[in-house]
This record gives sequence, C-alpha cells and structure tokens, in this order.
Amino acid sequence: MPKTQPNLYAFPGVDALAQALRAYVIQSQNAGIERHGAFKVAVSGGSLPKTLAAALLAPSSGPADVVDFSKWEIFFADERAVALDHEDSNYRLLKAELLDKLPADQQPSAVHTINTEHLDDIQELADQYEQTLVGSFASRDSVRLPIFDLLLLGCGPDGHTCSLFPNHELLREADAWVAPIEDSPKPPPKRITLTLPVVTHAVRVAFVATGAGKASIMKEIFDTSSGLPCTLVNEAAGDRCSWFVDEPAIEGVGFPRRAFL
Ligand SMILES: O=C1O[C@H](COP(=O)(O)O)[C@@H](O)[C@H](O)[C@H]1O
Repeated sequence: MPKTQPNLYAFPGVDALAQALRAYVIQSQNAGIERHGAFKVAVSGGSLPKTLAAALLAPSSGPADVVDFSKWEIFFADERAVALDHEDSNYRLLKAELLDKLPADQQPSAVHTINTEHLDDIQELADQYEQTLVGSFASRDSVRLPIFDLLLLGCGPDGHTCSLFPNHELLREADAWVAPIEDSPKPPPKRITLTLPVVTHAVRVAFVATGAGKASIMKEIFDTSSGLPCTLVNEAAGDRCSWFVDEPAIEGVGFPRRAFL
C-alpha cells in the first residue's frame, strides 16, 4: 500500500483556523460517539489550549455544529510533574482557557489529571497515568495500544510534541503507553508523556501551529527527513494526521497545502 501523506491545512489567521479546527473536532467527536458512545481525546499544553478554546467556545451555527462536552473524556498528551494549580501544569492551562468557561451542564464526563501524590517519583506517576488509560480503554493484556479518537497536539520550536524531544531515547520506547522524562530540555524537566506508538495509533492526530516563530521548524518537519518527533508522527500516521496552521507558521514551506472542505 502506498504511504499516505499528512494533511496540511493553512489559514490566513487564527480565526479562520479555529473555525476549521472546530469542524474537524466535531467530526471526530461524532465519529467517536457513534463508535463507542464517548469521545476520547488527549490534549497538549503550550499554545494549544488557547486556540482550542477559540474553536470550541464559539457559538453553534446549527444542529450539525454542536460540541457535546458531556460525552468527552479528556486526557493529557503530556503533563508536567507539578501540582495541578502550579503555573506549569498543562491541566491548569486547559482549565483556565476552556474548562472554567463551560457551563455547569456542559462539563466533560471525565478530565483525567495526573495523580499528584506521586510527584516525587515520576516512574510511578507515569505508571499511574497508564493505569488511568487502562481503566478507560482496556487492559494491557487485551489491547496492544489504546486508540484515542483524537489527539490534539502542539509542535515546539525544536520540533518536539507531547514531551517527546528531538534525539531523546524516549522516542525509541516501544512498550510503555505513558513514560516519564526527567531531563526535558524545556522546563520543567520532570514530566510524563504518551509514547510515540500511542500517539501514532490514534484514529486521528491534529497538530496546531501558529506564528512566524514556528516557520523554520515547520520547514524542517515538512521539507526534510529530519527525524524530529513531529516528522516521526507524520510518517507513521500519514493521512490520519492533520496540521492546522496559519500562513506565518508555514512561510517558505514547500510541502503542498490541502483545502479544508
Ligand atoms: O512543553 C510543551 O510544549 C509543547 C509545545 O508548546 P507550544 O507552546 O510551542 O505550542 C506542548 O505541545 C506540550 O504539551 C508542552 O508540555
């Protein structure tokens, strides 16, 4: 079978991007609900929650444009080993940008945070989060990997995604679903992350990258065989992977854009 390519969707600005991202997330949500009665989604921190909130908090334009948070089960694609109210917490960021702005009757059915009793032992922190996945998906004996309906990911200026960093040994992790990292080059150093096999087995993977600060790494990701974490996801997920970017983020990138329909 020929290898498929990721979809690169480019928009003049963040407003148009957010509108398309909303449509894409709703499609994924509806497919997940049809498949198993719930929408299992993992989200990143960084710049993603703000753009995601712009997409999801917009008013509905009709019956086909409904975000049904009551069916959402939210996980974190990566999380920093800090308290949930710490300024570095990805949960805290998502809560401030999105969850706190949802009405009481539209809260997600579950938001799976890390167990902060284990902040001093990040292997245990990762193991506990893996058990959270087991509780939602299936036991490790019955499935090789959990299959998320959607992963919503960021791309760092060095090409990292989740807490999978360029040239890090964690990129070779083939067994664990969730892994600890204690030498993250971007602070804070201690984190946990979904592993590459889990990321690349999701039904859909969406990256969001905005701003001119991302242009040079986007060129490496799309126009070279860089081996960067984002490139590895592109190569393994092919057309299950979609990028939502603004024009400044892909200035000079030669890879063909697709029209978002
Ligand atoms: O440290 C992290 O960085 C990445 C990328 O962040 P961005 O601000 O450049 O979008 C993020 O996706 C990840 O969740 C976070 O822990």
